[in-house]
Amino acid sequence: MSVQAAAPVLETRELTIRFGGHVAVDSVSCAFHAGTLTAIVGPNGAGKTTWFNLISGQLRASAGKVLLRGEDITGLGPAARADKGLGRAFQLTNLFPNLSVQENVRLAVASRHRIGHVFWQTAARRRDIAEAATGYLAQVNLAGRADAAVASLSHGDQRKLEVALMLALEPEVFMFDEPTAGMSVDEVPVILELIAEIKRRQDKVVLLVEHKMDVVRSLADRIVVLHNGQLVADGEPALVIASPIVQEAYLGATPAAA
Ligand SMILES: Nc1ncnc2c1ncn2[C@@H]1O[C@H](COP(=O)(O)OP(=O)(O)OP(=O)(O)O)[C@@H](O)[C@H]1O
Repeated sequence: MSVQAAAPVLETRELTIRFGGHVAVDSVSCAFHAGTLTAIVGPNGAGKTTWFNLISGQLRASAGKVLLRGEDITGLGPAARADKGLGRAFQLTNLFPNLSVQENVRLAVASRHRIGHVFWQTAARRRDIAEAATGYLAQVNLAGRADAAVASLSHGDQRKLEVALMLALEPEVFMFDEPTAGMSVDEVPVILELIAEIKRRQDKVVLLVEHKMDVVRSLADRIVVLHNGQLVADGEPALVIASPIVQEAYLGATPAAA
């Protein structure tokens, strides 16, 4: 493998954020390569979501760096980072609640391809965008709700829409923060299969914050453990799960095979 092929897609270097006196993410250095799915685990309050927010630009670091394909993106805001290929699940606040599900996905498709208002007007373009949006909705099993207003969706359907929007942006890095939280049992496999499919394509970085250890075991190539804001374990899943630090951190907090 050439040096270039082995270069990480995404890297955090001594990434740190302090809230007052509290160090929520404490000098975390970690590199991620294309074709890998890394699960990020740790007890409540360990700093997982905060680390995600530092990577996606929702929060600004107190110290340290975020690099995407070697470029220092630490100074960029979330929209500029998304343009460069960082895919963070949209939160509802990023959506247009009065537009339909399908319209929101069409906007994401258009923004990905930088298609402005004028080009939207041509019928062929509109049809292409609509077809792409329908495809993304089908992938998350949400085609049946295409015409519903976003505001009327159930919590589980909102989560599926967030994933569809991330797919529509075709990012290099997929960041899933507890993607199945709040979903009903029958909805969960659709999303997990989708994440497995993205992993199988072998050309993306997938980061997954997940509490359910059975999900972690089935999907992850690698597990990174955060504890009190620090990276305390990193490696092959079986070894990390067996490590004393994980056994201790999860003891009583997460069932062994939830
Ligand atoms: N905006 C903020 N202001 C102050 N403290 C914050 C802020 N955001 C996060 N924290 C604190 O940072 C720590 C890490 O929180 P974070 O949500 O990242 O943990 P987590 O590992 O994602 O936890 P969970 O698994 O419960 O989601 C917590 O102590 C939290 O209270």
